[in-house]
Amino acid sequence: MIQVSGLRKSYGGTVALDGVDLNVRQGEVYGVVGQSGAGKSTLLRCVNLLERPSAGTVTVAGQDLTALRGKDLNRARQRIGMIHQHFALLSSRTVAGNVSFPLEVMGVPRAERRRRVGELLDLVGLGGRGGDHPHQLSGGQKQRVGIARALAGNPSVLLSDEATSALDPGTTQSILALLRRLNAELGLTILLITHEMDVVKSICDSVAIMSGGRVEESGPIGDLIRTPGSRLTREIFPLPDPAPAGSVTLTFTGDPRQPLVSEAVRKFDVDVSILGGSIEDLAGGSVGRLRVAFSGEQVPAALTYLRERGLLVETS
Ligand SMILES: Nc1ncnc2c1ncn2[C@@H]1O[C@H](COP(=O)(O)OP(=O)(O)OP(=O)(O)O)[C@@H](O)[C@H]1O
Repeated sequence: MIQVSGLRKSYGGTVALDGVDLNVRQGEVYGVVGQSGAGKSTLLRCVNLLERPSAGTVTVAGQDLTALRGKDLNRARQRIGMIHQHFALLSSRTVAGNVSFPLEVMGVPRAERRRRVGELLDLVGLGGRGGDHPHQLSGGQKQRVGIARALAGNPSVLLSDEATSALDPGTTQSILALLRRLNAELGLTILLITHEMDVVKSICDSVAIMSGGRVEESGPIGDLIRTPGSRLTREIFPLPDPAPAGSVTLTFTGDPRQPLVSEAVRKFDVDVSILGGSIEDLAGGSVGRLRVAFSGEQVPAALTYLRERGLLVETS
């Protein structure tokens, strides 16, 4: 749905994007994570051409946005909604007036606007609040208004610029749940940038990790978790790095109650000490990471047994 290819952006001598490729599939929630200055916001602004990239192409729903200008670009942009960290609401307008704004710009007639605004406010759980002003709302409610406004033009893609960074943890979860529901019910493709790994864990299907204007690794979370040395895995499951010599790090997906390690211990007569680990619920299911030290004559056979049962086994 979104293809970014060879994207570069420089501001004077500062290289913000240094050749970024991204492939966001239709209907997925795709997270871009990275530390401050990694280039995330620049990437998002280039995806809807708020900033024109120095080089590279951005294709959304089959249309090369970098080839468009003027009215054609504006029309294409209407199919891309955007939500912001600080909501960007007009304080002088009511909630309904904020949601109505893009419809006015599009020239939608008044009666149709009224119907659509009512529908959008119901969709985000703010039915009946259309007459309020932004200052009467909580942060989470303001973001719901931002989401309703972003959906006004029936976009196929929603871009989210740190949409939950200004919210407390409970409100963050409710906004993420709303985004997940909209993704499922409307088939909306969501590209979000965040510096919070919890956001990735909660709703992302795929992720790109950025650093210094480049993508370090990217792809579906399940694939990255199964890739040896994955930085995503290390960030989601922090364990002391580097791993102590002689230790083994096991990463497993699927039912965490399967007693694979104890089976290996019994079968191969090895001992095991647990050095650390945790289990996380990711969008695709449970994933666990365990660091252990095995001892005994048949350790190599035990490790082969675990590999054959689908565990990622990394030795140090
Ligand atoms: N308009 C601009 N003018 C000059 N330099 C810029 C501009 N926008 C971004 N940069 C620079 O580009 C680099 C990437 O910035 P960007 O804001 O995209 O990173 P980020 O990952 O979104 O960081 P943050 O989470 O802090 O917003 C930084 O070095 C930044 O200073």
